[in-house]
Amino acid sequence: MAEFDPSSPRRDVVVQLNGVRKVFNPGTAIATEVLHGIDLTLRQGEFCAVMGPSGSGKSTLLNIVGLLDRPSSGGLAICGEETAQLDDRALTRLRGHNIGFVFQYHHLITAFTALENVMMPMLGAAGFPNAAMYERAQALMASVGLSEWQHKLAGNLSGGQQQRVAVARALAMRPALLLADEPTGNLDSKSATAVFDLLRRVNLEQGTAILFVTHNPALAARCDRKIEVIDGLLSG
Ligand SMILES: Nc1ncnc2c1ncn2[C@@H]1O[C@H](COP(=O)(O)OP(=O)(O)OP(=O)(O)O)[C@@H](O)[C@H]1O
Repeated sequence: MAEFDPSSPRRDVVVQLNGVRKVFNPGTAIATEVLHGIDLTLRQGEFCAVMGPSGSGKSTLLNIVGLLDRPSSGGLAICGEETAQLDDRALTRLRGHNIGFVFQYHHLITAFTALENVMMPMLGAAGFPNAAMYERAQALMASVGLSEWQHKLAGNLSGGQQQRVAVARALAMRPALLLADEPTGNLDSKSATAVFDLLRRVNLEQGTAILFVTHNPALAARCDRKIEVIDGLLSG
């Protein structure tokens, strides 16, 4: 196997999609082709807005990039690793090591504290709690500006605070890639700006590549780059 070489040009490509198509219910009367051949390169540290009309295929694209769904055809590599031949277990490992998710709904466990929620991915990976995990979760809560809320139940936080906890949880495993599917969609404009500012800071300070689905043109304009999904094809 090739030695790890951080200077290799492929290492800085976090997402590479080549001609990705997605057909739901293939071979049936209700077969629907949603993505028609997507090419996309996302490099380390790029913050890319994903826009496009409702139903155009943005979430389908993010689910494929996030290894939650498989393309019907075409190539997908995450951090230089081709995914086509990987089984579910290998995909889960690749996802766990490299990708964090933030969705429109926070998906926190509301009966757990904010800190416990942030510890969850680390606990899942290690299998048992330890002090380093606890300290990292505390540092993440501080970095999202919520130290004083860390021992509160997640269900008792405001929508904006819950989404910032969701960002902290997504960063727990130090992912190279953050997939954010309308993370500000349910928030008032002040909270939406706070969550966006947080993502921007993470991107600049840690070099995390971000795909950020949004219907908000003002936020998209603050990203490095904007792509548009229109009827299952990319423009921009
Ligand atoms: N599992 C599925 N089975 C069949 N069709 C699906 C499935 N998932 C999504 N679709 C269809 O794929 C199309 C694209 O959906 P998708 O959720 O990717 O759009 P979107 O651009 O994210 O929309 P929105 O902005 O409203 O969230 C829609 O027509 C949707 O009905």
